[in-house]
Amino acid sequence: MRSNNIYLDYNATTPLAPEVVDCLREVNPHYWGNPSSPYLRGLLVKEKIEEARTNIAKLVGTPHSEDIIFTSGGTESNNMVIFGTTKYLKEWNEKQKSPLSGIPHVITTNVEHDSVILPIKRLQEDGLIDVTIVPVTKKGVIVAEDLLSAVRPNTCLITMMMANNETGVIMPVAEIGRQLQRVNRKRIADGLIKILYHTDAAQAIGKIPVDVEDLLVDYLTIVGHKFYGPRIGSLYVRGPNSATPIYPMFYGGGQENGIRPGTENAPMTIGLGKAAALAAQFFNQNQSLFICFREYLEEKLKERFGECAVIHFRDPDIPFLPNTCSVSLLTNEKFSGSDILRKCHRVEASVGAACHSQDKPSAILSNSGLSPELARSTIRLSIGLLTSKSEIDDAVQDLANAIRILKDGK
Ligand SMILES: O=C(O)CC[SeH]
Repeated sequence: MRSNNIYLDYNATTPLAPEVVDCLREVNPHYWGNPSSPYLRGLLVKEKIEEARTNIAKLVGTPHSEDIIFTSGGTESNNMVIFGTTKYLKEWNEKQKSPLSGIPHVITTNVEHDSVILPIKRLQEDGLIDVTIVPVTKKGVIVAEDLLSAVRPNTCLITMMMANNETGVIMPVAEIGRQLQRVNRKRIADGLIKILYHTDAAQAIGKIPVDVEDLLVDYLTIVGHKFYGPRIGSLYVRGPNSATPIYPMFYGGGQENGIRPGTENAPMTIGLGKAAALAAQFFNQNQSLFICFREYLEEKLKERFGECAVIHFRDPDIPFLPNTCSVSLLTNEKFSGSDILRKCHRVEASVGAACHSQDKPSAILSNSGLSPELARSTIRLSIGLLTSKSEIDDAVQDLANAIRILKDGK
């Protein structure tokens, strides 16, 4: 689909990188064998898959490619971690002289993606886990002490996204990882269960450094379609079923060491590995582009709308994604972000996560400190590798034109 539209919703999804398209074009007709087959046709596919696994491992900073498990995407990866919590405590208790009574306790934040918070709420409603949802500050960031002060004897999992898809705020994952190591050392000495640590890095990969040895996480979610790769994903597990438990969500063949059975989606898996290699190879160049164009966008918004353009989540002490601009375009008529986007002729953007309704203010923005009026008027503009300065100029004009159309009542 060739379009004159201006795509500024790269946090929703990204197109395949041209090199990934080329990779798929080559792989699809030639590497179709079953990777589990013992003959050459299968072995060649297996080899390509393991090459992809190695590239993804390198992208997230681990030398252990066996720590990368391919999944269908971020939702499956997140669910696999969360649903495993119930088995984790049960298995741990079976090995203890003094097992813990009660059910597992999970700690998370109030700005998580639905693929984290909804499985948590499901397990909670089924009476299988206790949950503490820790609020972020009015600047949209979690405070390490607030999260760790929620720890209880039965706490089994802390899960917190690395960067928020709507606000762009980057969470202190590494800081919490360091403090949690200290907490766990004491817990283990006191005969308590180790707290496992997960981050959903969907919005971070390709935009900011992601290094599991810096973050000290046990699990990390990887999502291909956020960094110009195919719509599959993977889950980093620190030593799967040796150092860190991970439990299958379904059963079948022995693929992925039985952790994620099913004949491998070889073309997409190999494509994901290609996207990972590109994200690593061009990281500095891409990050500089994001910063340059997002700053240009914000400069043009201010030039065109003055003080009526309120750019959120820009506290000097709180890091944010280089490509994300959360902005309210204030009008006397109090037009919503959705109203304005609907009247745009070319801009493709959103007021919040694509998987949420665009017709009501985002709870994530409200939880992150925006007033109902500001949340309602917010538009999320997210820069990508195909964004150009001329597109930004045209996008700002399109937004201004949309507001004029609304004012004219058309
Ligand atoms: O933030 C979005 O738009 C989609 C999250 Se999958």
